[in-house]
Amino acid sequence: MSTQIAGTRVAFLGTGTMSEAVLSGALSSGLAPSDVVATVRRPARGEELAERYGVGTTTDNAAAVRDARIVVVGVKPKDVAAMLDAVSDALAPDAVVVSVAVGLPLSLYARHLPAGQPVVRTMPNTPAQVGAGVTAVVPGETAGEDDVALVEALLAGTGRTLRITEKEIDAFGALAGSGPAYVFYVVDAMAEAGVLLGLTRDVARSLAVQTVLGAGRLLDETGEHPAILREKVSSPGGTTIQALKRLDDGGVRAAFLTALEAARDRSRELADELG
Ligand SMILES: NC(=O)C1=CN([C@@H]2O[C@H](COP(=O)(O)OP(=O)(O)OC[C@H]3O[C@@H](n4cnc5c(N)ncnc54)[C@H](OP(=O)(O)O)[C@@H]3O)[C@@H](O)[C@H]2O)C=CC1
Ligand SMILES: O=C(O)[C@@H]1CCC=N1
Repeated sequence: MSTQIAGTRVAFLGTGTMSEAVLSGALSSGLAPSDVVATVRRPARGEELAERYGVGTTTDNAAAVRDARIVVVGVKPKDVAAMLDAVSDALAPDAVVVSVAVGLPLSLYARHLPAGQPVVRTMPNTPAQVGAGVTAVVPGETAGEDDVALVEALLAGTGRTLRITEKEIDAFGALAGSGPAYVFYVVDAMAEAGVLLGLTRDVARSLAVQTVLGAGRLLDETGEHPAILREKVSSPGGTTIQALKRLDDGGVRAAFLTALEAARDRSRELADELG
């Protein structure tokens, strides 16, 4: 039987955008709100999370980890080392520390945690909030198969998971971690173009969203190469090819290549600065 998350105590340290998305996905797959403690800096944020999800909240990070079997560290990369130092003495020896931070290597966690503490590095994305995320999972050397399976069970309600090597994670982050932002950018640009053509803002936005949803499902369900599906839309001498020519003239494809390289390079820089 596959590992279940129900009955596991989980602490989220720093519950902002990404932790909330993972929390929300995990609750939908059987994690009990009464088994969750989410830490915050501002009490108003704690009240918001308690009201929305029924989870326990606190500003005391060390107290939050005391009974936890999984500890998700959800602060910004620059704040991770201080967070680990603050909770290190309070961790149970079998608590699995889950990294979501971009850039930071497993070796940073090893330096700031007791020897042998299990660590799993992940790279989620925000569609986790609606069960449509994809998360990379990199088991640390100290994590056993049961620890990794438990982390995957935590992530089960957030969408797909994929085990990769630590060498691959900067590229994964540049494509999938940051990827939702590129899609939102494209949707926003398409909606704005619709407004330029005289559609109302509401109609333009909903057409752009439905088109991206439909295209995504078509890609997923047919398994066809995107270039083939693109060719099926652009008839010879038709309208779409005129639009695609303008995108090529604007260097959009090349811009995607340099954009992902820049995101990947920034992860490496963060590793050099903070790791
Ligand atoms: N956003 C994304 O799409 C993705 C993010 N990540 C990673 O997730 C991590 C978090 O990013 P994101 O969620 O965007 O950032 P957020 O700023 O939304 O979340 C960080 C949260 O941590 C809280 N916090 C900071 N210090 C403490 C503390 N000492 N005690 C308790 N809470 C604290 C912040 O509180 P306050 O609200 O008061 O600032 C904030 O709510 C990063 O490491 C990032 O690399 C990974 C993949 C995708
Ligand atoms: O932009 C960031 O730093 C984070 C990491 C991946 C997505 N968002």
